[in-house]
Order: sequence, then C-alpha cells, then structure tokens
Amino acid sequence: MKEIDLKLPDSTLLYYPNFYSEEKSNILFQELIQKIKWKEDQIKIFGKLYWQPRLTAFYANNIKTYSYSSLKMKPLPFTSTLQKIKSDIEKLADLEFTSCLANLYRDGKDSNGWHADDEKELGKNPIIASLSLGAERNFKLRHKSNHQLNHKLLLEHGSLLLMKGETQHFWQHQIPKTQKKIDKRINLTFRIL
Ligand SMILES: O=C(O)CCC(=O)C(=O)O
Ligand SMILES: [Fe+2]
Repeated sequence: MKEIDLKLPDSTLLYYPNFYSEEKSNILFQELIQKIKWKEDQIKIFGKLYWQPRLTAFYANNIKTYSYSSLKMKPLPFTSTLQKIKSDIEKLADLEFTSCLANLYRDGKDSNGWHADDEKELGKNPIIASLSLGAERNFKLRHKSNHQLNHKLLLEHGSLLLMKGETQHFWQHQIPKTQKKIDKRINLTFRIL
C-alpha cells in the first residue's frame, strides 16, 4: 500500500491515499451515513452553549466515556461495518483500537476547530487512525509553539491518516470551513481508551 510520510518535525504522520478502493469507499459511505446514530451536540465555550458545527457519534468495545469540549460521550457498541473497518486498520497499524469517534461534515459550513487530541484518557503518545469517506476536505496542521510552521493535506475519499508519536503534544489540527459547494464527508477516528 502506498504510504506517504509527511516528515513534519516533532511528529509522526503517515498518509495512505488509497486505504480503500473507490468502489469499496462508496459502499462504506452509504452504509455509515444510514447506520451511524448521528447526533447534533451542544458544547460549552467559556460558559456559553453552541451547536457543534458537525454531527458526531461515539462507539467502543468498552464502557469508557470520552470527554472533550465539556462534552461527555457515552459509547454505543460497534456496528458490524465499524468492526470490520476497525480490523482492517488494525492490520495496517499493528495494534488494537477500542473506540471510534465519528464525524459527519454535512457541507462546507461544517468544520472542526483547532485542537490536539491530547485528552488524558488517550494516554501519553496517542495513536489515532483517521479514515475519510465522501467529499474531500483540507486538513490543516500547525505547530503549537510556532504557528508559522504549518501544513495542509487534502484528505481524500478512502484515505487513512495515522497520527502517532508526539504529534498531539506538539501539533494542532483542524478542518476549516470552505466556501466551496461540497457534499457530505464522513470521518472515523479510531482511538485507544
Ligand atoms: O475530520 C477529520 O479529519 C478530523 C477529525 C478530528 O480531528 C477529531 O475528531 O479529533
Ligand atoms: Fe482531532
């Protein structure tokens, strides 16, 4: 499988543009759009409630909750499709994930603001596997101590991005809004909790 090492400092970022074929990705996209229990959540920022600019769902094979942005997500049991995707990714990454946070970006107005996946429950150097399906979106990275040090990666349909090592310690990432008229995008981030 084609592997692209982004080779950014203080990080390990590996990109697999064709983790799933176009045909397989189309099938998975349709299944996940229908079967995932997508919901709209409110998050609190400095005491004020806002709708999160995307839909989310949380799945796991344990009962550990995931907390971020004042949200506490209780897991649902993995669906068979998610379980299959999880095991495909585990073969490549050579480790086992417990949990999956799913994101649905309905259009270009949906987004995910600057953050690092550095919550305590993920451990010291978390390994996160991020699968993209549907519309392509830009993934932006910036170094925490120098925002001039940044990178842009187009996350393609059927692609997988592995974030490892000290990436979450030194870097933030985001999916910015876009003015372009674009369709839905699903992102699955597999994690160990
Ligand atoms: O949608 C993406 O590619 C990124 C999602 C993300 O960063 C997250 O859920 O923590
Ligand atoms: Fe993230």
